Amino acid sequence: MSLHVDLKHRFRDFAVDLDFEVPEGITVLFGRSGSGKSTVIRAIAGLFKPDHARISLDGRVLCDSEAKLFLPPHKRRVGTIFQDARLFPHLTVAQNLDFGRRFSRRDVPEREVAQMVEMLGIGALLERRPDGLSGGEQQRVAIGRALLSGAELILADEPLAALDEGRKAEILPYFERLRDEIAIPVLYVSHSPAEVARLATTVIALEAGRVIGEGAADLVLSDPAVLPVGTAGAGALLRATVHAHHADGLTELSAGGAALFLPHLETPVGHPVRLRIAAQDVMLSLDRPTGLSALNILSGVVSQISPTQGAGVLVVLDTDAGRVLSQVTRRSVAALNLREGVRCHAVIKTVSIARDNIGA
Ligand SMILES: Nc1ncnc2c1ncn2[C@@H]1O[C@H](COP(=O)(O)OP(=O)(O)OP(=O)(O)O)[C@@H](O)[C@H]1O
Repeated sequence: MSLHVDLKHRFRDFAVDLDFEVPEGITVLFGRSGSGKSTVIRAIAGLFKPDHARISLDGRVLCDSEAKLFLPPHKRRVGTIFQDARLFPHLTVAQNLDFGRRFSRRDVPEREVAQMVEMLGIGALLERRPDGLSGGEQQRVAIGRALLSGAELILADEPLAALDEGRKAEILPYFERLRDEIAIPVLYVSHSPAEVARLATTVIALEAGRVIGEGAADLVLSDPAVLPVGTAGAGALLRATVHAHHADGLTELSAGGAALFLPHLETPVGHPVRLRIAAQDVMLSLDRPTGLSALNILSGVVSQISPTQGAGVLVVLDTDAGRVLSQVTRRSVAALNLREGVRCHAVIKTVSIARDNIGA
């Protein structure tokens, strides 16, 4: 199942011109405020008629301006999740789910509803009404309702933006399950680099209505041309597996054969984790440092050096664990004589890998 979007539209002061593919998994649309993310979501949902568009979902055409075909929103089989869950306030959770289920073009068996309820952890909420639920709980019900309605694509427009940090942490694992257990594409709008690193399988980066980067999340997120460089947003995504839990409270991860140590994680041995390592938390050294309290040292080769605003430079280092970014000063680059092809070491302080940035 995949979505194909070819879209051109001009508002008075703004134009979008893009062509991209959304595969299964979570594809994050990432870009500054005003780059066109919501416009793309609204075009796919059928909330406005674009000047030129061809949008198809696994070959099923939702919109084709040449052929003058424009399916109305309720015929698109697209589930939308916005900042506010938009549940029916007078219905219980069970009735809200049932509403979605009746929308489906096929009979959804009870067993499937029970599985969905279990996946989203909303079994204890079924008889409650939305106004008695937390924002995160409401969002989980909204996801369930969208999936039970037979949606073949989920559009999530900043679904966590209205939630506080605690509620975000509560709902992120459910989006991870959605990504890993349900074989439909999810197009997810976010501003948050940590959220992107944690959830995205694919990233599409937008700027001024155009795609400036597209592909596997770890590659796009470590591309200096795409990142909001010079901000706290720059950081790499590494994939690792849990290798061991040590008696001194540290968890050892293995990433491409390289070892990384973190404060204890609950994740069992053998399970995958994603790490986001902020560029500002990575120092560089030509020689492998010794006598240092930092436990995580990755050896690699400099593949790119990009200036950022002010005195900063972003160094891209290709290591066995994956691509790591380091934010250093121009002075350090000169002092170490760093150039493309130079071998050096990235030093990552154990504590700098924030728990919020760790996902399954
Ligand atoms: N109906 C409209 N009429 C005129 N201009 C519009 C309309 N809808 C959007 N725009 C303009 O298109 C641009 C992109 O808006 P859009 O909401 O798609 O951006 P965004 O990336 O989702 O931003 P944010 O992250 O702030 O939500 C903005 O400059 C906006 O003013």
